[in-house]
Amino acid sequence: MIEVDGLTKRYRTRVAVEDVSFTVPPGRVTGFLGPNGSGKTTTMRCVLGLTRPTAGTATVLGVPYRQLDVPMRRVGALVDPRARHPGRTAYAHLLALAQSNGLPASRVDDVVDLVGLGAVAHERVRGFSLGMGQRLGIAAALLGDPEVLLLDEPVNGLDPEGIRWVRGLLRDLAVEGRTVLVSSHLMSEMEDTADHLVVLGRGRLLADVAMADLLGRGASVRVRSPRAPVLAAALHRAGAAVSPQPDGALRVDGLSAAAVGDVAFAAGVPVHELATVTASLEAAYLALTGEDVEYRAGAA
Ligand SMILES: Nc1ncnc2c1ncn2[C@@H]1O[C@H](COP(=O)(O)OP(=O)(O)OP(=O)(O)O)[C@@H](O)[C@H]1O
Repeated sequence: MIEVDGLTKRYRTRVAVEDVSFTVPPGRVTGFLGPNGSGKTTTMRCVLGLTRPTAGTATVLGVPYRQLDVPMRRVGALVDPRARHPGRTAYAHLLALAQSNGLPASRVDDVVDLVGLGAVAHERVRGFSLGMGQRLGIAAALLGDPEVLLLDEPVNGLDPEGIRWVRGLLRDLAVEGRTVLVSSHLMSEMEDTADHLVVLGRGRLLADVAMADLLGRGASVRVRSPRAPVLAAALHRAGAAVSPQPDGALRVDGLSAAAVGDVAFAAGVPVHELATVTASLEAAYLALTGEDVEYRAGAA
């Protein structure tokens, strides 16, 4: 469980996070979404005790991170994948982490296998690609077999196979009952991965919503009738917004599919097609964050 309550972080001239509250429960993957600079990393750093909040609190497993006894056994994190000695091998890097946290060396072999770095474990980190570096960062996060995981943009630099692998890994970790918070600035990376979304924009909480609800929000109804103008007029009278589609169907907003069917029946109009059309996640995300994008291509 991660709990963020009234969290605010101000830098001298900048508000990075403002009065943000949300809870991340165990057993599901929570996606932490927001455009570049919206405050995701700052929030995660506050949860991990790496950044001191200006106001509010962030706790993990009921206490501030710094009060955990052997933090690595409780909480695994990927926040700054570059924070490692480039002259060390991947194996030596993980072994040093294990030893300084009282973890058995056998865990190093376990996580090296788990993340697929077996073939390069004894090579120096300096020569690692971005994707290999991400895998190493994920290995470090998993080293203590923690019950809570915070991963900041874990698929950054991974190829499609790597992205698929991370998705599967996150789902498995959640199914095991762990708490999984994973950030991204791309909705596409959250599709098929997150069960729930916490969305930030310019440091503020924009949404804390189940993935299914977000899809439902932008939903409309598609209806086709040989007497479309009569049906459209009846739907208007029922309070719906109706827009004719190029293929002759009507798009109806503001009524459920059942209500549209009832209106058609009452108007004595035959219906040849009736369906709920969910918005794409990308469209739902853009609708949420559109006003809150700080860095926009071409912006003055
Ligand atoms: N140490 C710092 N000093 C001053 N400003 C900072 C500092 N760290 C972050 N910020 C600012 O706070 C805001 C939020 O940054 P943060 O890195 O938390 O966003 P993010 O959502 O993780 O972005 P990205 O997706 O680009 O990683 C940004 O405007 C950033 O410039």
